[in-house]
Amino acid sequence: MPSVQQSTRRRSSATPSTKSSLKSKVALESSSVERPPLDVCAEINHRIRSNETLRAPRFDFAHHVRHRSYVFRLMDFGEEECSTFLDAGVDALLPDRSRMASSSNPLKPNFDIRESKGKGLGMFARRELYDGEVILQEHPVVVSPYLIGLSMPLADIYADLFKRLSRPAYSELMALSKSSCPSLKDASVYESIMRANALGVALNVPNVDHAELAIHRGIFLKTSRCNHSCGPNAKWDWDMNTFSLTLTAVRTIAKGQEITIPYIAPDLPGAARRASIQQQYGFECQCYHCTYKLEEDFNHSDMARESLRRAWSSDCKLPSFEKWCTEPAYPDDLLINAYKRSLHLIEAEGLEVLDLGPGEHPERDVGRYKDALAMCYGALEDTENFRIWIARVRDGRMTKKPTQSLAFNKWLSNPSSFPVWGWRRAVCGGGDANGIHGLSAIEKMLDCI
Ligand SMILES: C[S@@+](CC[C@H](N)C(=O)[O-])C[C@H]1O[C@@H](n2cnc3c(N)ncnc32)[C@H](O)[C@@H]1O
Repeated sequence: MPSVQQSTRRRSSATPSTKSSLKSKVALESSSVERPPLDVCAEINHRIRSNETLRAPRFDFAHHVRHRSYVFRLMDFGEEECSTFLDAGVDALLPDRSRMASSSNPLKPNFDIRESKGKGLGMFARRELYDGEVILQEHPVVVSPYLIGLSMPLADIYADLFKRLSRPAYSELMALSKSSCPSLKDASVYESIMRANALGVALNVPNVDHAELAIHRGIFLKTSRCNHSCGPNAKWDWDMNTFSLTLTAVRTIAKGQEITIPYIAPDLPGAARRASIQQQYGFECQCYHCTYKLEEDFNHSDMARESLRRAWSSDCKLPSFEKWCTEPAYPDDLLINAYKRSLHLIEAEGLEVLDLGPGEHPERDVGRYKDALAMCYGALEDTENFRIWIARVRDGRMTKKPTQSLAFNKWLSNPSSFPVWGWRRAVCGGGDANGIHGLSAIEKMLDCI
């Protein structure tokens, strides 16, 4: 296995000066070209190549190891700090420090951290949170590669990574150990913290042969207190340009309700979800959807999720909004009935997190069903139903961009000003189809305003 050279002495974890420097780097390099054992390579290659998130079907661990050189770095974000251990090529591509501005959180947090029955600590809404409301933004406290191509024990690397933080940040990070993976009995406390709390964050990688995998492990001190649910009411998005995570409500969250995110794909059947949680995180899911009393409730939930998966799959035979607008042979209520059924299933199963805007799931061109229903009713010139659905769409975006409420109010008071108003009536009645493309989402209409 490649050996490791540490070119600089580690600094003491408590040295105050470590807080301020962006340039503090220590290199760890693979100095030998000796191959790792074949069985190790085969096992890792299989794991990485078959992982859909990593998107590395031709990954070769032996080459990966041979080309690695790592650097440690400590970043200062004012209130927050971040210790990174990255491939030197990835480190060089980190965004400009000025774009990684401090997170802009409200002075008064809109959540509390407290006991969550059977799950340790959890994050709870301090007041009602709206669908689409930003709950918090934060920088990671540590970031490291998903796969480290060095023969050093992981525990040593993580210990070094953690100990570069200032004492307060280090203590907060170590406090996460209480929630760490129970199944990782032989792992160090550092590995357990990484395993139980890290989220997958993508970083820019150099465009070269044997580049580092883009997905890395990032720990976020506040978001780490968010428990998993198979019907989560919040989502998190990572922005590699600002080097920060945003936690957002995906439906209304009542005051005092727990804020939850998905650790795994929530549309899988119950047994597969629980197995995946157990295998990846080592705990038994105690969420609402995994603790039904009756067998029939589990079956009902599985059938609903299967039905949604089918609606989102490429086998789904539903036409696009544009096609439906221009094709008289399709019934007027074709999309409306299908979208209402999916929306009903989404609400019943708490899967709003999967009903996101276009582009978030390119494989599903449906976008948000509420948007789609408002558009269908608008295209049919059905004033009453259009007003009902466009008001729901507006309410769901209320806190996102207040300036957009002008557009919604205009559409509500004068539906014929809605950009696709009467499109199906006009085009199917012999009108001109030009111009309909490009207006297939309310988001695009709002962008044009
Ligand atoms: C990222 S931490 C979440 C915060 C944690 N509860 C705490 O006290 O800090 C992940 C750990 O929380 C617990 N957890 C999260 N979601 C859970 C769920 N749905 N059911 C049971 N335990 C859960 C597990 O112990 C898991 O290892």
